[in-house]
Amino acid sequence: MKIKIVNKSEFPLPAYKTDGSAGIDLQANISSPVELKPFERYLVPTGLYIAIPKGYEGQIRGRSGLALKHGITLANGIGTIDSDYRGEIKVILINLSNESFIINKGDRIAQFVLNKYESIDFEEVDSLETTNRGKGGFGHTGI
Ligand SMILES: O=c1ccn([C@H]2C[C@H](O)[C@@H](COP(=O)(O)OP(=O)(O)OP(=O)(O)O)O2)c(=O)[nH]1
Ligand SMILES: [Mg+2]
Repeated sequence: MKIKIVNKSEFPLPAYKTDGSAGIDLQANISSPVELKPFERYLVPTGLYIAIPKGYEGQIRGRSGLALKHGITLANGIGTIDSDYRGEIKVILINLSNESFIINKGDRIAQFVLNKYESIDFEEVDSLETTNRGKGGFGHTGI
């Protein structure tokens, strides 16, 4: 997969940390530290531009250690990187804690997972086939 890296003398080719890792860690490609105050958001550049093949998407996901220890997560839940996107991949971090968090240059702030997806071909109808569940949802089977 083609990738362009900004400032590549300081930022190596992203790589899986272990054989079975689903995600590749994304580093903060920033020149100086950024303070993320409680409940603030910050759009963190990764310096990465990736040409994802058609039929695939990139997912930006948080890192569990940062979420557990510092309340650092993604404001958009999971970021979606479209296969036709040619801009820089960025991470929308949010600090859900009561303490400031410092993002340093090179910190691994999120992870990137590649997924296949299906495109929907809608067929518009007036009613849908019935099922046992029907309209039941939102805990109707019990908690
Ligand atoms: O966490 C993210 C989410 C998105 N993007 C980039 C890649 C993606 O292909 C593009 C658009 O993302 P999305 O569709 O989630 O945003 P939108 O608000 O719907 O913008 P658009 O109207 O450009 O699709 O922004 C990122 O770099 N990081
Ligand atoms: Mg969109």
